[in-house]
Amino acid sequence: MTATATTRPTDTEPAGQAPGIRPRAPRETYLFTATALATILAFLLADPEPPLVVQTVAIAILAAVLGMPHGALDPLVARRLGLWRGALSFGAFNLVYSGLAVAVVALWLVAPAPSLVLFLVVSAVHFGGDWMRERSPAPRALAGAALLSLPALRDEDAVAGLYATLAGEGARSVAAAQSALGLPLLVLLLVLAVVAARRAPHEAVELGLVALLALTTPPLVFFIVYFCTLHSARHLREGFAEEREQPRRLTALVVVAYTVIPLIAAGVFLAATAGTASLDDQLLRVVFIGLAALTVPHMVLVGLGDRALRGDERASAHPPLRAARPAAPPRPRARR
Ligand SMILES: CC1=C(/C=C/C(C)=C/C=C/C(C)=C/C=C/C=C(C)/C=C/C=C(C)/C=C/C2=C(C)CCCC2(C)C)C(C)(C)CCC1
Ligand SMILES: [Fe+2]
Repeated sequence: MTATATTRPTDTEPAGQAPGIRPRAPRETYLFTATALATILAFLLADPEPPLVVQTVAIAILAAVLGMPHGALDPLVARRLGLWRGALSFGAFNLVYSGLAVAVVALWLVAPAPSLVLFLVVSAVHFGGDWMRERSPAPRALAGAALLSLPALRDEDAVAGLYATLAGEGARSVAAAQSALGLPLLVLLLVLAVVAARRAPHEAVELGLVALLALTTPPLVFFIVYFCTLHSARHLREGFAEEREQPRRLTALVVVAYTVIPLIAAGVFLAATAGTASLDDQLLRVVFIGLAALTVPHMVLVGLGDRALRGDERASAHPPLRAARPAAPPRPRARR
């Protein structure tokens, strides 16, 4: 989990650390800070502005290699949550997960613009969970909404063009709405950064850099840097830490296998639809509609994990009751 100074022991805040002690910055904070600063400087000083096709190919490769693996830990999260125990329930888990993903793609084909809006809302909640995990979901979702709206504040036309490719011309108005909300959301993000600074200074640095990166680099470049070097890196580190009792090679094997399967599906889809649109438009659709499809089951698991964790924390607030019960199974931990 990300470092929190209050309740949850984390990789960066060892169990038993006294509440109130500021957590150390986790490794991905340094990775994100270095990458974000280098990218911001490159755009401020040289403005390389790579062509859209280059950005699209880069996001496809980086999302596949660095983004996908963080969701590929989901079978292990599900096992920790007790969602499967044997071959039969493991099969059922895979079927339900894939079924949900297929349902999202079907919904996108039938109603693209509402699906895009839904994807943005769900993603705001998902990404906001990278910070302030001890707080209620509302401020976190607002941080996520700011993160996803700032690119439209910087370059509404570019975001509108991308949305139109993903969900049709009607989706351009979504970028207009995000651009209009951009300024108040930016102020809110900065307020949240100040609030976070008192407890976890590294979160304030991350939130401030997210804002700066979104306002100085093209939308896809901003998203690649945030998604790969902060969001995915954070959840991979946490996922491996939570599986530390298992052989590392087994965890790595699951991650590789479950990363490769959706990539093969994406490849088959690209081959089957070749020629129906330009390759970069097709690639953009496969990346974002594919991510939207996987986000839904991925988030359901995270939600179940969070609920289990809250229940566990409530239980530990009543030691006598807990002591009277037999030893609890290993504590499930949510990961996004
Ligand atoms: C377990 C399992 C599996 C796997 C899974 C996985 C691998 C997952 C992953 C997951 C993931 C990997 C997730 C992700 C997510 C992501 C997201 C959530 C994103 C979002 C984004 C956005 C929202 C964007 C927006 C935009 C645009 C579009 C343009 C420009 C601007 C902006 C940036 C704003 C399978 C299926 C094989 C089978 C069954 C079971
Ligand atoms: Fe995630």
